[in-house]
Amino acid sequence: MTATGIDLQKLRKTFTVGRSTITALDDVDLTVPRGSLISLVGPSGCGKSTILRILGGLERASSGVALVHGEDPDAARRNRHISIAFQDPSLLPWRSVRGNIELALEIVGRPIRKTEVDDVIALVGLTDFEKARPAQLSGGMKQRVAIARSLITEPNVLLMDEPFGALDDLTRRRLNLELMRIWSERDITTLLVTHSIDEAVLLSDVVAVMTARPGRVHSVIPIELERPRTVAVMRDPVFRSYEDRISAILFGDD
Ligand SMILES: Nc1ncnc2c1ncn2[C@@H]1O[C@H](COP(=O)(O)OP(=O)(O)OP(=O)(O)O)[C@@H](O)[C@H]1O
Repeated sequence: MTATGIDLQKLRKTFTVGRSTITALDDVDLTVPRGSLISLVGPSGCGKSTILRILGGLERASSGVALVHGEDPDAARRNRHISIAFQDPSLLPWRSVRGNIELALEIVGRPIRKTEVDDVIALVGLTDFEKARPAQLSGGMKQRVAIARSLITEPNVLLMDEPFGALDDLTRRRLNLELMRIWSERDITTLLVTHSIDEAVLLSDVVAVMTARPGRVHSVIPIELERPRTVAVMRDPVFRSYEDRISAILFGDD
C-alpha cells in the first residue's frame, strides 16, 4: 500500500467573528498518496486556503484529523517537513537570488552547503541570475526564487497558495511546466490551491473540487493523463472532458 501524503478526516473549521460563527470547512475528507500533486479548486471562500493553512500548521482545525506524511502539521512545521509558497514571493530586496534562498537555511539554523544552493538555483533555471537582486527580476523569476527557497530545506510536503496567480498567462504556463519538472525530479507531495481549472488539470494527479457554505470536497477527480505532460495535452479531448466535468460541478450543472 502506498503511504499517505496528505490525510484529512472529518475536518471542520469554524471562525468566530463578533457574535457569529463562520463554518469555513465541514466534514472534509481527503486522502492522497505520498509524492502526489493535488490541486484544490473551488469558488472564492470555499475554504481552499484554510485547508492549506491547517496543513501548514498556521491554523488549527476545530475538529477532525489533518496529517502530512503521517505527522501532525504543528510537528511537521517545527521539524521543517513542510514548505509554503504564496502568491507574493516576499523576497528581501537587499539580498541577491542566492542570499534569499540561503535565508531559508539561516532561519532554521542549517549549514549552508554551496553545492545544494547551486543545485536548487539550477533546478529553477536561475543560474545566470544568482547575484541579481529582486528588483532586477521579472515576476516569474521572483516566483522561481520563492520556489527554490521552499525547496532548499528539503521538505516532504510543498504547499502552494495561488503561486502563479499574479503572473501573465504565458509566464504562468511556463512556470506550470517548470513546476511539473521540479516536482518530478524532487518527488515532493505537493498541494496547489488554484483558481484555474486548466492549471489544475495540467499539473495534477488528483483535483479536489470544493463547494462553498460550508466548504466541502464535492469530488476527487484522478487525472489520468500520461506524464510527462506538455501544453499540447491541453488540446486533447480527454483534457477538455476533465475541464468540463470540473466546470459542471463548480457552475452547478452537475
Ligand atoms: N481568520 C479568519 N477569520 C474569520 N474568517 C475567516 C478567516 N480565514 C478565513 N475565513 C473565512 O473562511 C472562509 C474560507 O476562507 P478561505 O480563505 O479558506 O477561502 P478560499 O477558498 O481560499 O477563498 P479564495 O479563493 O477567495 O482565496 C471564508 O468565508 C472566509 O471569510
